[in-house]
Amino acid sequence: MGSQQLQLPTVNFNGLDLNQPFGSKWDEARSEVMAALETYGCFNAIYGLVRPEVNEALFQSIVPEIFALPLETKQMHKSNVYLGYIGQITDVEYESLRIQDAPNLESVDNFARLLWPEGNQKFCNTITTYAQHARNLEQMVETMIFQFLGIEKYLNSHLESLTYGVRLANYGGLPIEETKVSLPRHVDPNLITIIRQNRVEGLEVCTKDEEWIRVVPSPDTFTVMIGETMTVLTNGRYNASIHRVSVNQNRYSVMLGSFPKEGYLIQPPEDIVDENHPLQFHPFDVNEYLKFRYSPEGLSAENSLKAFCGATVQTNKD
Ligand SMILES: O=C(O)CCC(=O)C(=O)O
Ligand SMILES: [Fe+2]
Repeated sequence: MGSQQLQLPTVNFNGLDLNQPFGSKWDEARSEVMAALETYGCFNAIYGLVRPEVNEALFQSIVPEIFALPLETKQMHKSNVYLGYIGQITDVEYESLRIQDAPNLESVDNFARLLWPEGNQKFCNTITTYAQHARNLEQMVETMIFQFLGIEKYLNSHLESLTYGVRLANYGGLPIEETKVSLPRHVDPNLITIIRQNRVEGLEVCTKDEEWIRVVPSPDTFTVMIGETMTVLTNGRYNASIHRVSVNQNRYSVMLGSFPKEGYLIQPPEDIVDENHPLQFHPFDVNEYLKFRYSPEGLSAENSLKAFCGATVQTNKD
C-alpha cells in the first residue's frame, strides 16, 4: 500500500458560541480539539463566519499592497526581532509585518498612518474585522483548554491579560521549480496562533514521528496552533507545534497571535501542579524570553524555553 497522506484533524466550529460554551456540540468539538492538541499541538478549524469580501480584500488588495510599499516604509515598524517588520533574511524573500493590538481600530489606525500618513480606512476595517473574527476563535480554544484542565475559574482574568497581534507574511521571489523551505522549522513563542493561508499552500506541521503534514487551505478553514507560552501555562501538558513553510510560488498568509500583555507573568495555576505533575517552568515573561531566544545563548540552546525558565524536575526523562 502506498503511504497514506497524513492530514491534520479538522474540527467544526460553525454554530459554536463563545458566550455559550457548553452543550453537546461544544463538548464534542472540545474533545476533538484536546485530542488534536495532545497529538499535534494544532488542528484545522472550520470557522467560516468571516465575510467573503473581507477575505478577498485582505488577500487581493491589503496584503499585496502593503508588501509592495518601499522597504524603508515597511521598516518603520521595527520594535524587536519578533515584533514589527522582519525581512531580508533568506534568499526566498520572506518578509512579514506585525500589527499590534489588531482587533482595536484605533491601534490599527495608528499603524496605518505610519505607512499612509493620510490614513487607510479600507485597511483598518479589513484588519480589525478579520482580527476580531480570529480572536473569537482563539478565545473559544482558550476556553476549551481551561475547561478541559478544570481551571475555568481563571479563564476570565486570563483572557483579560491577553493582547492580540496580526502578522502579515509574504513569501516572494518565486515561482521556482522545486518546493523549498522558506521559513525554517520553528515553534511560535506565544499562546495560540490562528493561521489563514489563502489558496496557496505551504504550511507544514511536524508530527512526533518527525513526519511533515502539509496543511491544505480551504476557504473557511483556519489552522490553530499552540506556542511555547501555552506550554508554560499548561505546565508542559501541551507542546508547541513544530512547523515550517515550504513554497514554490508566491504566497501570502495572515496570522493572529495571542500574547500576554506587557508585564504579565505566565505560570500554571496551582490546581494543575502536584506530586504527579511537578512544576516544569518558572514564572515566564514572554518579552524577556524573546530577547533570550534570539540571543547567541538562546539560539545555541537545544531547547531555548527550558534553558530560559525550565524548573529542575528530578523525575524528568531529559
Ligand atoms: O505562513 C504561514 O503559514 C506560517 C508562518 C509562521 O509559521 C510564522 O510566521 O511563525
Ligand atoms: Fe510559526
